[in-house]
Amino acid sequence: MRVSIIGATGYTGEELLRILANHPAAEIKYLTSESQTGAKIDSIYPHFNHFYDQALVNLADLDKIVADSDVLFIALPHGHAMEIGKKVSGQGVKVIDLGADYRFKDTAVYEKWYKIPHVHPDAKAVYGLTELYREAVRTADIVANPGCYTTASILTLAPLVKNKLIDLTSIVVDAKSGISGAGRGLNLTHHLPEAFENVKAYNIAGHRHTPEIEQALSELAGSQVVISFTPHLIPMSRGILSTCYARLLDGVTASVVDEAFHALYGQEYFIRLLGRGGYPATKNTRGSNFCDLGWHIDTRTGRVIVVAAIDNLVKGAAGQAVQNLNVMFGLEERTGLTQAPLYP
Ligand SMILES: NC(=O)C1=CN([C@@H]2O[C@H](COP(=O)(O)OP(=O)(O)OC[C@H]3O[C@@H](n4cnc5c(N)ncnc54)[C@H](OP(=O)(O)O)[C@@H]3O)[C@@H](O)[C@H]2O)C=CC1
Ligand SMILES: CC(=O)N[C@@H](CCC(=O)OP(=O)(O)O)C(=O)O
Repeated sequence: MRVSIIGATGYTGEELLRILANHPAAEIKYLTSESQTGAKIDSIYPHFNHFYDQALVNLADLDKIVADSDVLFIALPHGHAMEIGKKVSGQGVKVIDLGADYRFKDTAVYEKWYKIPHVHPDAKAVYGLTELYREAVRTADIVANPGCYTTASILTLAPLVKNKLIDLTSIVVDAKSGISGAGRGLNLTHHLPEAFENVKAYNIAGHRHTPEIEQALSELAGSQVVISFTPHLIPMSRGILSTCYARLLDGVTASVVDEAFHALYGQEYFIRLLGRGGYPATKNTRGSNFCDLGWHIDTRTGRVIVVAAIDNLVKGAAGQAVQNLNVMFGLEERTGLTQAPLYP
């Protein structure tokens, strides 16, 4: 399977390369960069010495890239993938976009939250949260890989929403992300003296992942779900911990909650159920495609509290993208994704 990565110099592009180095069916054809065209990838990322030494091409070569690839991963800031997706549409190449351009069924929602016009509104993209949309991913030409906060938060709440166990107006998502979640570009917020020994909430009541989480939960619930979502930046390079709160409906017992998690995820390799009372930790998922889930019932307040841990660059981005690649090409879903987490 001939694979090209558009935007190979960013953190998710790099992470795709790291994972695909252990993928027996993937042949890397082209890697792109607009700012470092011509440089070799192992000069930008020396940890790839002995693994990759391709020179980077750029988007001026798109026709050649498409002709020589079976699948394009697009790992660019939002706004660019839809231009590329539109250009390559109908040319027989599959697209897996790691950004936000194809994530919304209603492009008006995208335009409202991302504040740019959508140029490919008629695309038939499938939302690639693999465990929930696997059957649609199988035959998709364009997969919209979910965001990192959204992957952790939707997986956390899906069993409760799907089985109508919680008050849909009571959902609160409190999530923390390592700094690689913001990409490799430099800015003051992510500068070491600003971020180190600091924890900070941001974009309260306005983060662009809010409508993405609401879209998936509303589909599962069969009615409109509105959530409160607060993201935080914490001083580590990788990892997301998402802690989700909701009021249990009257009569819902702890064992009904347990059953909902086991029924939805009991057979899912990449979802590790730590059970009722479990405490997921980012370090246990670091470098892996696992999502660890633990849930707690607070009988005093009537709330259920569910915690998820993922690696934002793996299950939150490149790992899930490779999981989707495997599903789209009929490969065993774990191919290339079986490395144990990196610890400590
Ligand atoms: N980081 C994360 O944890 C996650 C990120 N995502 C999403 O994945 C996508 C990539 O993120 P990430 O890898 O972190 O980002 P980075 O900022 O690390 O990398 C961005 C990439 O895009 C390229 N690029 C930047 N500006 C342009 C432009 N104007 N035109 C063409 N190429 C450009 C850069 O290449 P160059 O400058 O060399 O041309 C680089 O390869 C984003 O949409 C992001 O939101 C999704 C889930 C998690
Ligand atoms: C720490 C940090 O800055 N995180 C990013 C989310 C990363 C991500 O998942 O972005 P996409 O939706 O584009 O895929 C943010 O808050 O915007």
